[in-house]
Amino acid sequence: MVNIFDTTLRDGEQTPGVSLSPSEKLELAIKLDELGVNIIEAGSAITSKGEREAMKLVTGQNLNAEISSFVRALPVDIDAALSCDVDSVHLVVPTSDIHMTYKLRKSREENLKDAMHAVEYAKDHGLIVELSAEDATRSDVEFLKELFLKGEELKADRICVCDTVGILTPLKAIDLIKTMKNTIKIPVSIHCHNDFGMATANTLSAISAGADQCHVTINGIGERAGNASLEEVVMSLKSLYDIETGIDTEKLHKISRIVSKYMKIPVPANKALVGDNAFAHEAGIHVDGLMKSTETYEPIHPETVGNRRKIILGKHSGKAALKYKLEIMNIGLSHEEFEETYSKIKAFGDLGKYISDVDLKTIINQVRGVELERKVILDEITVVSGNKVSPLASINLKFANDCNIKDNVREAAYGLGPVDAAINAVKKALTGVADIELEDYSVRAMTGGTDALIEVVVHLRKGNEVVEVKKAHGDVVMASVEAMMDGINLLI
Ligand SMILES: CC(=O)SCCNC(=O)CCNC(=O)[C@H](O)C(C)(C)COP(=O)(O)OP(=O)(O)OC[C@H]1O[C@@H](n2cnc3c(N)ncnc32)[C@H](O)[C@@H]1OP(=O)(O)O
Ligand SMILES: CC(=O)C(=O)O
Repeated sequence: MVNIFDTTLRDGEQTPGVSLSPSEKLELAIKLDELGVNIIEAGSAITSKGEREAMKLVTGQNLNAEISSFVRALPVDIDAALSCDVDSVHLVVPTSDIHMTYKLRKSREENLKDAMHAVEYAKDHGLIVELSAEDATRSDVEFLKELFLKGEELKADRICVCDTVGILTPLKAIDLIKTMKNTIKIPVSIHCHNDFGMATANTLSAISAGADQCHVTINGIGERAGNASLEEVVMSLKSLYDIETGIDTEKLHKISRIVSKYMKIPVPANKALVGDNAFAHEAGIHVDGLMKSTETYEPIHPETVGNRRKIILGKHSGKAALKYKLEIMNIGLSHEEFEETYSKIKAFGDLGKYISDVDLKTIINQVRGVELERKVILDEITVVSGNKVSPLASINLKFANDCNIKDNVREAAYGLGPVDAAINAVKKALTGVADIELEDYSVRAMTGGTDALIEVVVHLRKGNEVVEVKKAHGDVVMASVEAMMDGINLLI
């Protein structure tokens, strides 16, 4: 068993330009607790009034996880942490000559003395102390040992080796952790940064060498290139090392998206385990293999991390992929229709396009020579936005006669912005008509400039059925509403 020390709310929030409101911090702390992390580093209490307000909200929740504050080796920082009622302090002492000479402007002796004073002060005030060596991986190992041994004598509860600028390698991590494990008896933690893309590998090596705990963040966010990612470390431990962490892995995808939303940091499509492409397949040979057994091209089931498998049609698709798509969309084609649809997919693919579910339906209708049947039609939409009005959208939807629903629905809704208002109006108009949920929404400018072509991609769900639709338009509101309408027409 390895302990998970989550620092999304401290090192993660140190991502340049990121700042959480107290209520956002509280919500994320609750989600991290539900995920099953052992320790939540909720922030650095000394930072600001808002930070202390947020940390007090978190400690007031009586979560299962230990709540910690980052502190420098300074009584004023420890007092700030105490004022937030935290359980523990992550007491950080710079140990490299670079940091001591240039940043602290202290000798080793002075630094050691101040560090021990801080450990004593925190212990005297009833705190759990994790004594951390900042820039440990560029520090003199003998000095590190001296700091940790002295901390252990003063009843520090854990120590942490920080690879502050991410220069560790997996083999060096093993050496360093073994040395620390042979030196001290209290639990050893590892804190890795991703400057060379090795934070996860170094964390795993440290654990294989005996580290009892690791510092991680959701989506690997954090200073500069970030920290070791929680989902990568936890799933590698579970699947590749057979080591448990107590994390409820099925919640990983959801929390990844919540953190991304609150921190305003998009999750790259190719992000391991939780990225949109982590279980997406286009290449024909892969999809054929997957249809025969998912083990062929997936190391784990996507559901294990709350993600889902996606089969994408495009230039690299084979016929097995098309058959699969037709099956789940419940569409039967004659041999000739199938062959023509397949060659059109290849032709679209050669133009650099991927084929969404709506595109596939359009291609099939072309092949069959029929018009796309639309049961719900956007008759009218008006959106108002400005500096003195709350964004408001009014919408009129018309329903086809054979729908057995209504002829016409008129609704209005507010939103955070014009797109949000328009989508809220669509959702409101559909209430009681169809149980369709907007699962995912993303937008990107396809060209530059203020008149850029905007592409919106939505994932809509009705029960177990999920469709993906993309729509390009010069107007972001229209791209969003038309994507919604196309998806609704596929599902209704
Ligand atoms: C590797 C890491 O992630 S370290 C964590 C980084 N986190 C943060 O910086 C949290 C947010 N920080 C802040 O809000 C502010 O920097 C504060 C409130 C902590 C301090 O603000 P200021 O008092 O204005 O100091 P400033 O930020 O300019 O400089 C940092 C000071 O802390 C000292 N310091 C840095 N680390 C430590 C440490 N671990 N122990 C003791 N002192 C330290 C520096 O030497 C410097 O002291 P000096 O002003 O006497 O030269
Ligand atoms: C403590 C910390 O965040 C670091 O050394 O990177």
